[in-house]
Amino acid sequence: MSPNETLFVESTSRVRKESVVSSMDLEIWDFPGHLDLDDPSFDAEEVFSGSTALVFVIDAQDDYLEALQRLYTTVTRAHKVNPDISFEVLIHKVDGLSDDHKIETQRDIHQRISDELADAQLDNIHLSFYLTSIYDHSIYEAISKVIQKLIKQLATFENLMNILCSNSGVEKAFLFDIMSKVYIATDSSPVDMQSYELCSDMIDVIFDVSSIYGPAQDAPVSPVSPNPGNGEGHAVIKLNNGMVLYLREVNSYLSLVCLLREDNFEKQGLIDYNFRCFQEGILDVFNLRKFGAGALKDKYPQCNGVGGFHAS
Ligand SMILES: Nc1nc2c(ncn2[C@@H]2O[C@H](COP(=O)(O)OP(=O)(O)OP(=O)(O)O)[C@@H](O)[C@H]2O)c(=O)[nH]1
Repeated sequence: MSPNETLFVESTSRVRKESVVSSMDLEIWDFPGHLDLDDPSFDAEEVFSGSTALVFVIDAQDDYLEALQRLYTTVTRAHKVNPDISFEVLIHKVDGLSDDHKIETQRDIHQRISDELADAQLDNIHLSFYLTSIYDHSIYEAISKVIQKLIKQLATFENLMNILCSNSGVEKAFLFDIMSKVYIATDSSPVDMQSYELCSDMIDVIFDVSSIYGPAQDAPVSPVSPNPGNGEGHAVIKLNNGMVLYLREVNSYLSLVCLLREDNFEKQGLIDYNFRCFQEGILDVFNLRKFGAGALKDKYPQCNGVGGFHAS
């Protein structure tokens, strides 16, 4: 959805549950802003006990004192029911604020909510804060980080990506869930916003070109291959600064997007070979997650199912 289209999204009047078709099994519950947690019809046990993350959105262009009160009530209620839930606070619509004002707003919100929690001796509750806007990539970046916290195998993915990058001359790589443009993993070098935006924009370019000129598809699947899901789809964009963007389909939902120097891309055969090893490792981890350790016992007799699997 483009930012302009959000103008026509209807206001949330009741709790809406949506299952997300993607590489992960996600169910998102959207709550109306005016929801009264003290209403007897609100079943906190049902809502919070099975949840893994609570995302609270604060409108940074509005007076946020009332929102902070709601945040406090929501967080304390949820924590009481489910102490394992992670709390993610999006300080949203920051495009209307200057850089200094953004930092000041985040500091102020952080300080006020931390003080309230400390007064109630609940300073063991940890909240993460993100400055977001739909007018740049910050919203995707924030949601990516929220999703990554839910992935138990994140360290394995990161490890596989580090091995791929260091053996293929890749500067930065992101494993994207293509439909949502959320990246579920990256290598451990720091994420700079510019590389992330380039890689993320590549998904849009390929998606747009493919949806206009590619074969007709009725299901939401990978746009980069005529046989989506067979892991063969790829695309290359050479940039005018001597860098190359290389996209490879991992499966129907996931694609790897790499940023590397043009000189290093001369060894494309090596990169493709390394990519296939990487792809196999990633798919093995997904199978392990879905079908348990038994799914890999034949292939990797040393696999013990709980972190004992080394895909490299
Ligand atoms: N400037 C700016 N506007 C945004 C952003 N995100 C959403 N909007 C606009 O905000 C409007 C809807 O916002 P809100 O009324 O705050 O939405 P909400 O509070 O989630 O609405 P409910 O569904 O009623 O809870 C739409 O017109 C969007 O275009 C953003 O990052 N920046």
